[in-house]
Amino acid sequence: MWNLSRFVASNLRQTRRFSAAIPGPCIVHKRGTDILHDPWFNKDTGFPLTERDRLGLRGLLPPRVISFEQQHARFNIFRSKHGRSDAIVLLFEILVESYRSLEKNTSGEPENVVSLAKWRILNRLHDRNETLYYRVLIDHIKDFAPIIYTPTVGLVCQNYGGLFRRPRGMYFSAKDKGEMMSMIYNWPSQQVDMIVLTDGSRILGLGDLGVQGIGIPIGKLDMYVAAAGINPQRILPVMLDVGTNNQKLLEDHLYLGIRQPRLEGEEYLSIVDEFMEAVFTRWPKAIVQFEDFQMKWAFETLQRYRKRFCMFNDDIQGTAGVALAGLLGAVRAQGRPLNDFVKQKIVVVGAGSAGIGVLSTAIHAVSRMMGNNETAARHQFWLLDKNGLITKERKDIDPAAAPFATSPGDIEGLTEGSSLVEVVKKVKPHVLLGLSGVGGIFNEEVLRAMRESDSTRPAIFAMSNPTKNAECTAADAFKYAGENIVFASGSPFENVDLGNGKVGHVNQANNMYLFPGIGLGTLLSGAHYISDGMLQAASECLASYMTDEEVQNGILYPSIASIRHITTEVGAAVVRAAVAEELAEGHGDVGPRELIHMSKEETAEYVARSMWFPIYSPLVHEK
Ligand SMILES: NC(=O)C1=CN([C@@H]2O[C@H](COP(=O)(O)OP(=O)(O)OC[C@H]3O[C@@H](n4cnc5c(N)ncnc54)[C@H](O)[C@@H]3O)[C@@H](O)[C@H]2O)C=CC1
Ligand SMILES: CC(=O)C(=O)O
Ligand SMILES: [Mg+2]
Repeated sequence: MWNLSRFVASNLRQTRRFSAAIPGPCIVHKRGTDILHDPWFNKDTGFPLTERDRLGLRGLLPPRVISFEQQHARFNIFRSKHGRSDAIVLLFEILVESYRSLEKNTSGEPENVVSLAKWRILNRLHDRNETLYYRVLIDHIKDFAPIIYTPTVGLVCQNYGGLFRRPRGMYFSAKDKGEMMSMIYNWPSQQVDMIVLTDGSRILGLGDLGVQGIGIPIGKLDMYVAAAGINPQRILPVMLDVGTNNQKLLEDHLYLGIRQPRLEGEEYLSIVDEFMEAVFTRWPKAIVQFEDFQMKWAFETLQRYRKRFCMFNDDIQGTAGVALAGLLGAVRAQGRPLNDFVKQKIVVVGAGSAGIGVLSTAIHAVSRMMGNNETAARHQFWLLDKNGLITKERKDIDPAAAPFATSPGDIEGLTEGSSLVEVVKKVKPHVLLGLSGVGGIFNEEVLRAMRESDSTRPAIFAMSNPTKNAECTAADAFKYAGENIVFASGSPFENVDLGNGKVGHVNQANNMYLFPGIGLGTLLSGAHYISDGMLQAASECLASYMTDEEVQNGILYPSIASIRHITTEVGAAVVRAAVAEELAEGHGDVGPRELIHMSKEETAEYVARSMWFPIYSPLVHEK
């Protein structure tokens, strides 16, 4: 049986890297079992003898301290036996008594059950030893992102009551009004860099999950650690529990949130205001990412706080940047110059925070290319919601959607409320992009209609999460819309075997390619707010990341295995944009003057150097 602690030692990089984002060696004030039970400090049997002596650990651990060399050799033998890509097997054999027992226990079980079992194993590791957890996550991000992030994180939120063991993050509820300024000091970490905040009102495409939505900030921040190298002691997932309108949860006696309908209007805003004031009083340099708020509050809070605090809304702004990069990739995939973006006809399905965010960013980009002609740019886009095509004739039109409504008579035969299939047949779009949250609405008829697209290589983006909420599966897209399409989904699908050795490439169009770099770049620039220019730089960086050859093979986004590299590049682009706009105030020892003098390469090196990497820091001063 492979031993966990050996894996710990073997898997630790021996070169110590300290970043601008973290202080020097961490010195712990706890002793004995308190350290072993603290996942921030626990090293399992990796504690050297000096630390065992001075921290009261002698006798509390098996006597052998595992040396790096021994472990590294063992690890390599193990790896060559299983192959690196088989990371799930590897981890399970290492972390639990036997992967086979997991397989046996779950054989014939639905995929959900197996995914949750995997999540539990990872979560247990997290609760025991964070350093090892993040190392495992970084080394095997491709295998584990679908467990800690979409799609499994959605299941975790849905089953949160039953899965809850130890709290992660902080909870501020409507009942804490007037208390938040003191509550924020209950968080044990002196410094917090990155906060992800939700009110649980629109969790992925799963709707209002109330307090159970905390899984999303946790998953997003795990990605921050893995992709952006934010020190896990400086992250804070937050749930703002203002009630829930989910009747099932309100009636569930095991529900862990406050049992009341959601606060509305000024009452709601006063809670968010109080939270923001408390956070920025204690940590003036923190960045707050708003995540999975229902549309009305997503837009309202973005407008309310954007210039006052360092914050952004990932669903509106992060998603828009990722989608724009994909849309530009889709132009290149047709073998056309980027300027041809202005000629692309794009149908967006879903007029929520994500859909509107994408639309408005894409229209701005087209408008810039057309010499700032926003009116003309709008003619290339069609927007649908649950009531079909949105036209200027729509009664009670949502103010957020109004600027994007189609003029009546724009295309013959299309009227207010035209169905998706009608729109696709008449418009013959180059791109069909779904952010509706409704699984399967790109059905066979809709996908077959995309065969008549005016594009030589139509693009289908089924961006809703989690997997069962995707507008179509990858297999259906290639089957019905044709093998020549470019395909992207919000949650991962396997590449599609098209026969004859051909493969339909599946891209993951997910804001995970941008939010870590936006957060990290903003942090290191020291900008006090996140400008449009910084967001645009992030998107352009992602768009230009892929080579022509890759794009022509239908590959629009990098593999998630290289997420740390792409995040470095995005982070550097954000820093440089902040510098160019004179927003950069610097971070730690690196002031604005130094940032100004950094070349593009030097900025990327600085960003890479600033990333935290999981190693065991000394817990006692050298004598
Ligand atoms: N891939 C990614 O990076 C991201 C994906 N998303 C996903 O996008 C989805 C939507 O998110 P939000 O815009 O925040 O939600 P939202 O609730 O604000 O908006 C949903 C929109 O879809 C429309 N809709 C509902 N049923 C429809 C139907 N049958 N046909 C056409 N439109 C329909 C609604 O009218 C509404 O306009 C979620 O599933 C979410 O997970 C969101 C952000 C990022
Ligand atoms: C990916 C994401 O942010 C969402 O589905 O809401
Ligand atoms: Mg989201």
